[in-house]
Amino acid sequence: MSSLPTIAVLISGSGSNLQALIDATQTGKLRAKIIVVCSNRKAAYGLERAAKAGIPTRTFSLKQFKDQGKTRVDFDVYMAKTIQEEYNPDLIVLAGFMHIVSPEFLSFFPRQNIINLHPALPGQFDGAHAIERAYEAYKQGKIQHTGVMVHKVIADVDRGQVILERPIPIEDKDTLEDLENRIHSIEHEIIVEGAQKFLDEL
Ligand SMILES: Nc1nc2c(c(=O)[nH]1)N[C@@H](CN(C=O)c1ccc(C(=O)N[C@@H](CCC(=O)O)C(=O)O)cc1)CN2
Ligand SMILES: NCC(=O)N[C@@H]1O[C@H](COP(=O)([O-])[O-])[C@@H](O)[C@H]1O
Repeated sequence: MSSLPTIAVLISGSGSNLQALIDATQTGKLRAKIIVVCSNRKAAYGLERAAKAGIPTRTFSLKQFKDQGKTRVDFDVYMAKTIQEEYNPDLIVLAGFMHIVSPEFLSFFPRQNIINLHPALPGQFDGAHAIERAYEAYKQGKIQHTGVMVHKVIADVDRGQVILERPIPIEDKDTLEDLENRIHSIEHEIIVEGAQKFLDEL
């Protein structure tokens, strides 16, 4: 019996997208095994989600590195080296991982097997706070809709090859919370579909 492909998930917060991945591996919708969940925030609730699912967790603190006089690149190299040498996953999924990884981090993964979920369409609102920025742009009449995408991770933030994207409507009566809820529900689908699509194309 062939073993399942392995996934490392990187998080920073609540982990609702991690939970979607966990649930999908349990129902068989995602034919893979999550072998580790890493967070750059020790208080991330997603770590509890992983523990409840029996998945090993690791935390990496940039502040600890800086307190020891080390650099952001030292932190990235340590994190990448740990993931690669201790777990060697077939796929790394950034699921709300709020840290821009350096070229040094990416150099540990020459197969470009890192994907990211981003709550915007390609080239629209790269970086953090994308949902709020899309909402403001809609209110200013600059856009008619927004979307979410799963893309490969390269040094240029949110500019990697798009694996899946999905448009998401915005309505005049929407509050920011309405839009966030609509986006999050689609995120939970597309992160699973995007991970499976990547693995199917390995
Ligand atoms: N080199 C890359 N790193 C990351 C990518 C990427 O495509 N290339 N995707 C991001 C995820 N992301 C948006 O999807 C994103 C996350 C965080 C930030 C950001 O500004 N982070 C700040 C810290 C913010 C905080 O701590 O709250 C930082 O890293 O200094 C921008 C975009 C994941 N990384
Ligand atoms: N630039 C990436 C980014 O902004 N990602 C955002 O972080 C959230 C993580 O939620 P979660 O911790 O509940 O999965 C996601 O909803 C996503 O919109």
